[in-house]
Amino acid sequence: MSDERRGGPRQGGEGGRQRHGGRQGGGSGGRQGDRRGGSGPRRQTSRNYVALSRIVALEVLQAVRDDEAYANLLLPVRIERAKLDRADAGLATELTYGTLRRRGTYDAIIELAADRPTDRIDPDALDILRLGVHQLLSMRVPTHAAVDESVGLAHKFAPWATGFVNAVLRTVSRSTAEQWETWLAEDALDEDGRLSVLTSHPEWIIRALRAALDREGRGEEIRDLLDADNASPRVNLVALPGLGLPEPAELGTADSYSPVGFTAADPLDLVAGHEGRVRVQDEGSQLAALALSRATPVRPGERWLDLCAGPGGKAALLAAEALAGGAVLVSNEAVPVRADLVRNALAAVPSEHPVLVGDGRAIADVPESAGGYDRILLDAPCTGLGALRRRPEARWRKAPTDVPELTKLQGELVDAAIAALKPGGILAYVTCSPHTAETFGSLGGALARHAGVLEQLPTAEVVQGVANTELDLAGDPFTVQLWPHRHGTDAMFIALLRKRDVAGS
Ligand SMILES: C[S@@+](CC[C@H](N)C(=O)[O-])C[C@H]1O[C@@H](n2cnc3c(N)ncnc32)[C@H](O)[C@@H]1O
Repeated sequence: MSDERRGGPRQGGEGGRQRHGGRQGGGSGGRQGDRRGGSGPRRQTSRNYVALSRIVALEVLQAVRDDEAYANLLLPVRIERAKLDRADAGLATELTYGTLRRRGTYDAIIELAADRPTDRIDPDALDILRLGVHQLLSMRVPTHAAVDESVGLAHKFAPWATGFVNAVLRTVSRSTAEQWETWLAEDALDEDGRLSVLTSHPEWIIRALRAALDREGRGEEIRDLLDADNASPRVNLVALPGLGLPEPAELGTADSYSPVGFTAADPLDLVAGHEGRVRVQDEGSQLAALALSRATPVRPGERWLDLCAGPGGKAALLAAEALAGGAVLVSNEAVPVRADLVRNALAAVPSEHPVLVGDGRAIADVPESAGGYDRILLDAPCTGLGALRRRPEARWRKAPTDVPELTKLQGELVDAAIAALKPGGILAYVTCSPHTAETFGSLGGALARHAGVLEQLPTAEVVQGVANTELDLAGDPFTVQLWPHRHGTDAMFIALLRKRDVAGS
């Protein structure tokens, strides 16, 4: 860092660095008139009032940090408990998700503005600063509101750091987001470091994602992908087919690709009003389930298995498809509470659909598997690198060392699925990760171990046949890799395989 950029803000609010002092004061220009800075219910602290939405966001950040909480599970509970109205719930969500997603960038900015590494900043003060930087640089919150509310949070949660929080945020506020990004880029050692700090992704994830794009000859799309990971995904819905619902286009705006998917102005009202037949589900997940159910015409009496079914999103769609075609779906899940979620998800489909609780690696041994299955979905446990926009803290929790353990499990689950398939039966191997070790690596391992037994099916043709409009797919014909930046879906990987009939076909 140049001398000009050393020296950090002095306690008392003066930034001290000319280079970071470019933006004068707060609330000027387009920022004036935005009401997000100060609306909503407030709680009095020792010194002032703080909007409850910010308290909720900070408490979720603390739980993510200290208790390994999942923001997408905890935040709705905290919003409910704080009785936030729709607008404040939206603000709390944007604050929480945006701050968690952009943490890498914000930490780098805070390090510059505070002139100290983040591991030398009190964790509560650091979370307050991250929330403040998000408001200053990524939301249209007026400077005075972002700083005052952050100082108010500091009075309540980190009273020893109020002056520090005030000073750092005032320094941040004096320069634009673009100016900070220029400084971050100048400090980066190489291209991956630059992308890492600008798009808030760990470098190992950038390398993994680029490798997956490179396999398609589309490595140049990496920046678009990383940016898409930082955008809030649309709330996408599925209308379970065959259950008497209007067409997706009558319920809302039909998806581009999934024939059973749509978006709507009031998605949660629609979910609440249709007793489980309308569900929140990513469009890519819908295509993955339909790739299996529609790969070939369904023969009445077929037996299907969802091997790793929790929490049951794809199982619900498969159960509806099975009911329509006269097939039976069995679901399996290793974790009992997640098996309960599968039961809930299946409740809307009026048919018998057993839910087993157990390790999928032993599925061939359970009595329900006697006679085998005609179709199996293996939506494998994976790093989830394809759904980073939905799980905002995930990118900071995962590590490259997770990958070998997961690919080993994926291989064992594929082997179990093949053992449980009938000759001629179809396996859909699916991951919500594009990491090539988890996609082509696990798939290639299975093809090698089961040479002569497994046949790859034209997955791309099947998925294109299911889709409303043609997908821009760039891989080989036997696999489909979907992408957030290209398709607006999670980065689902789908490969269809057939177990050869040893008698000859
Ligand atoms: C990617 S998720 C499946 C998502 C699901 N198909 C859906 O659409 O809602 C993988 C699931 O596999 C479960 N799982 C992990 N290890 C397993 C195992 N050995 N046997 C069965 N299920 C397992 C996890 O608990 C998790 O619920």
